[in-house]
Amino acid sequence: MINQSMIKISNLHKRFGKVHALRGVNLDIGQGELFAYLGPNGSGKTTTIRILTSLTNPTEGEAFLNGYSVLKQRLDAKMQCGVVAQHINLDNELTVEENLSIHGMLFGMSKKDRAMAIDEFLEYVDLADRKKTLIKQLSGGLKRRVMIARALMHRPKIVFLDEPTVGLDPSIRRKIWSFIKKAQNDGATILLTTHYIEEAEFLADRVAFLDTGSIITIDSPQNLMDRMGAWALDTMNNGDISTEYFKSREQAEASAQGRQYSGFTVRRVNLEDAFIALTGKKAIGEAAPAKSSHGGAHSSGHGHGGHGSHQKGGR
Ligand SMILES: Nc1ncnc2c1ncn2[C@@H]1O[C@H](COP(=O)(O)OP(=O)(O)OP(=O)(O)O)[C@@H](O)[C@H]1O
Repeated sequence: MINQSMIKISNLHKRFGKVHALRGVNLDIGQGELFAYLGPNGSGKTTTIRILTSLTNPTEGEAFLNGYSVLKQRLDAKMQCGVVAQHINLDNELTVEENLSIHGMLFGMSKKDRAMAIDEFLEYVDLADRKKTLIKQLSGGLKRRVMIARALMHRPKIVFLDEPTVGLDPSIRRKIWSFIKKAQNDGATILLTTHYIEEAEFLADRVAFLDTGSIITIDSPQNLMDRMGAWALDTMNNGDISTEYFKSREQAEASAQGRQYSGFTVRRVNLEDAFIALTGKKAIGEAAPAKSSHGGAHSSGHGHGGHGSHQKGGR
């Protein structure tokens, strides 16, 4: 049951010539939710965000932000949100403070409010000491943190994060996850697109799996993983990895016995397993069809570093 609807999308279609990028997307995201929009390259994640932030029009359908139509009440809709775009879009020749100040002006903040918000949000992203630094002197990870401060400083009700950690190393990525969680705890409704599936598993209350412009399923990460079974057995043979799913670790280990393979891993099921089972593709990188393997509850051919308890063996 959704509480107050903050992002509502009805029957959204987008065509770019012959490319039907969005094929009737419907979504309803409630106040305070952290919602992850997952899909392989080209599945339509950025196009959805661009429509929601009035950067492009849908071919068909409607969307509302906190009740404001993104087509008919553009300015009101825009004022509800903060956006961290996929590509770094700061002004390189200006300082951190100047970039944030211009943004505050666009959102009608007074000089005093801007100054206070800049200090508060630079503190928030651990960049208080970089206020006077030129953007061009910052690393990619620090630029992302400036973009997060900028997206939040006018205290938007809705925050769009389009692959906010793309290309960042794992320790910086985790830091950004903590900023995202904090924004949610402070009351924001967040739509996050990512193809780092563990990011969605860690952060999201609910996720939508998107494939070639259509939503395949929407559920909590835990429910999606529970559909698979609790444990996975990856077996390796001639460089191919096949995965089977089981209710218990004992069942997975028993299945590994007495079979021919070059190695195996027993691990906890993760969200990527559910994604691959539903789409036949990996969420990151090139879309690849699933391979079948023998036995087990479900199976698909893929390899990834799962998490949880691992047991390796071989013969
Ligand atoms: N301006 C455009 N002109 C033509 N085709 C476009 C345009 N923008 C997006 N597309 C196409 O629409 C489809 C969806 O693209 P989109 O960028 O929304 O996917 P995505 O899920 O965000 O991908 P990625 O994970 O690679 O960022 C793709 O086939 C893409 O090539």
